[in-house]
Amino acid sequence: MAEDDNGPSNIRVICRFRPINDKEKELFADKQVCEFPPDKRTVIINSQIDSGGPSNFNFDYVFTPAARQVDVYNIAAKPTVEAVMQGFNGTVFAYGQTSSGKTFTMTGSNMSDPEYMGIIPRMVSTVFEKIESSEAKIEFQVKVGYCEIYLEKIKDLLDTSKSNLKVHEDRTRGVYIADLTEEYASSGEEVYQLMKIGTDNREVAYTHMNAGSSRSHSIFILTITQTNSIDYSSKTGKLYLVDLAGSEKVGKTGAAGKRLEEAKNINKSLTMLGNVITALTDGKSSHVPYRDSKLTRVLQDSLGGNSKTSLIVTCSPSPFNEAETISTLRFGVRAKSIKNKPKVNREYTVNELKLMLAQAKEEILKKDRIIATMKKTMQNSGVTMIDEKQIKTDEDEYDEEIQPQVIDVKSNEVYSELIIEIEDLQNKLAEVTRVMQKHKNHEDQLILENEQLHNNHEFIYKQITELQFRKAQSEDLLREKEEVVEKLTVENELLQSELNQEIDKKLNIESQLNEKTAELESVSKKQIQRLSEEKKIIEEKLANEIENNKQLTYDIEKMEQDIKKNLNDEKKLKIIEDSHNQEKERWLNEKRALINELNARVKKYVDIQMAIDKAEEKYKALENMMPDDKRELKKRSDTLERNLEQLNLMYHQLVSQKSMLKVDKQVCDRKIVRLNNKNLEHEKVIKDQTEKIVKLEQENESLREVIKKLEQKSRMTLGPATGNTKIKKVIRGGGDNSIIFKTPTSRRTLSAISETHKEQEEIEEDIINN
Ligand SMILES: Nc1ncnc2c1ncn2[C@@H]1O[C@H](COP(=O)(O)OP(=O)(O)OP(=O)(O)O)[C@@H](O)[C@H]1O
Repeated sequence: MAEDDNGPSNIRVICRFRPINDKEKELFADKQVCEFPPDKRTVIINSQIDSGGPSNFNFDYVFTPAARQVDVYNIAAKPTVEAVMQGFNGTVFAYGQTSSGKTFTMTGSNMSDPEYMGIIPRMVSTVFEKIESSEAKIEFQVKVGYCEIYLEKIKDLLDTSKSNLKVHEDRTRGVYIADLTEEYASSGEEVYQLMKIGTDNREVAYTHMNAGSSRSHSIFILTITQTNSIDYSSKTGKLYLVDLAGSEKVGKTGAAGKRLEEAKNINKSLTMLGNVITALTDGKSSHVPYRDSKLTRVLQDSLGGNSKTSLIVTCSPSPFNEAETISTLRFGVRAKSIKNKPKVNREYTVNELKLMLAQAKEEILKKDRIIATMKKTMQNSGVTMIDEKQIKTDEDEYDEEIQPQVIDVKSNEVYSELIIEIEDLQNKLAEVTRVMQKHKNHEDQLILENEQLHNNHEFIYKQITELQFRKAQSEDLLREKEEVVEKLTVENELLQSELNQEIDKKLNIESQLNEKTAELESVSKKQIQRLSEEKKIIEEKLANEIENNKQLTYDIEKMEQDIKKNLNDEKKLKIIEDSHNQEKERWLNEKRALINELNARVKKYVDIQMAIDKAEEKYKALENMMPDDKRELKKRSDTLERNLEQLNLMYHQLVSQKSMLKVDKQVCDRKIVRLNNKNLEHEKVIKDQTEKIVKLEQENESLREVIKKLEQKSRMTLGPATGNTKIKKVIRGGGDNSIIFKTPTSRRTLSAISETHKEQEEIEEDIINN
């Protein structure tokens, strides 16, 4: 058997029992219904319900509740991931009642703890370890997809906006989920990140049986493509890691409302899964109802198709769940007899295809010779051979009369073998034809991409022209701005010097003014001070005189009173009167003199006051006269300052605009240089591609010739046996007869396509960045 095809293989079924949980302990203490014989392949159930005695269930491996996560991984899943790394499809899925340990087994209770991490993180590690230890010439691509089936809808867990994905099928990809988000990952860490995103988006709920019960079937998909960078052969392995939602008895889980709806749906899809398994294993069913549920449709290749599949059935050891455990074990036993047909998903190299063609040609020649010999032998022994022309290729026109002769020929054992071999050859030819067609499609794609490249080239060229135009515009603008800046700079300098002169003048005047003010102030201050002192003295004297006067008036009044009192003594009085009059006269004279003096002094005071007022007025006039000059000067200098400020502002703005324009210009220049370089590269790629296409077309022409000849030969060889419908069916099944071959695409072309892709992506990225 070829390395690529290990022939049909059974699904591996592994059974795992989890430890008894608290609830079960409460109800049944440590009692267990299961027993584990030392062969590690059998579990014996000592039924508590059924008195029919113990029942044995056999699996590929049985794990006891004490099993460690790492052991479960090594036995149940590692062989599958290893097969995926060889280009096979692989599936590991967990089935069991709710709370039996499916998620614990698939994901683990702690993804970062090596003791508790489950199968998925371990598989991811193995994938990247294998990548690391593989040869340098092998290039890998790892893609991650994650979805769940919830209430019969496929929801993308990496992009929750996609909530109802469809399942498609084609000859090359098999069954697949269309439009599922697939993210590239280059390390285990990146895959864990994606797993975390997806897990956070899952439908999980609390039930009486499990605090974090999965309400959906989750499917984690890893696609690993490896390409040999020397001969360009490639292999793609797809790994499906499925954590099914648990079957549950509604009464036990306490489901109601939304939970009840979910439970019904889960149970229904698990029943459909059971039906598919029954149809695959009972040997009676001609139809497998994959399309009855989304789950079975998605798992179509994993169950009876192109996949190496491991099923892990998870169970509870407690009598509390005995019925569910037995049902799970029965499911596992049935699944064990499913036969899958895994094969390596590989792409042939041109050399391999050429080799296959050469082998086919050789085989056909060999058969031709055998047929010729046989014909001769038969003719010699009297058997009438059918003339090739007599045989009609149309099945409906099958000639009943020649049937006995054909039967005669058929009865010949060697001839039958020959037919089988020719059939085989036909299959190979169909395969080669199919691959050729695929290559032709690649070539068409290449041409299309080339056109796209041309379009991109034109687009870039347009962009360059536009940028050059913009650059010229910016340069003009820059020039204009520079001229304006220069003009303004000159004006500014002129104004600056004018302003400096004005400032000097202003300073001069200000200092003169200050001097004069100081002078005037000192003179006026001295005068005022002196006058004030004199005024003070006069005021004091005046106050004294007034006081004296008051005293005198008082005395006179007193004397008059005394005189009046002494009127009786006229003489005395007369004398007194005379003396009094004299005295009075003297006093009056004195008083008059004093009053005159006082008046003179008051006059002098008034004169002084007037002089002061005059001086003050003069000073004020001087002061008024001075601020006018000052104000005018200030006004002028303020205007000049404002002008200067504005000019400065304008100057700075222009300078910054100029530097910005300079930066713009530099950026434009750089862009143009970069785009010109890209453009040159681009033109070179287009030229290379065109040359490659021409070369490929030549290659294709010669291969087409070979195929034509081969087909002619094959038709000629098969001529006598075309009455056999089996051969026709094979040709029809291939469906490639009507296909017109154009040019086969070599591996090198495929790599050129991917290179072109890369370049195109780089150019696009550049355009976006620019
Ligand atoms: N082998 C085990 N060892 C220790 N604990 C386990 C084991 N298996 C399961 N458990 C624990 O049992 C509980 C239920 O397990 P888990 O969630 O994996 O069940 P499930 O089958 O995925 O349930 P559901 O179908 O409801 O999602 C969890 O707390 C888990 O940690």
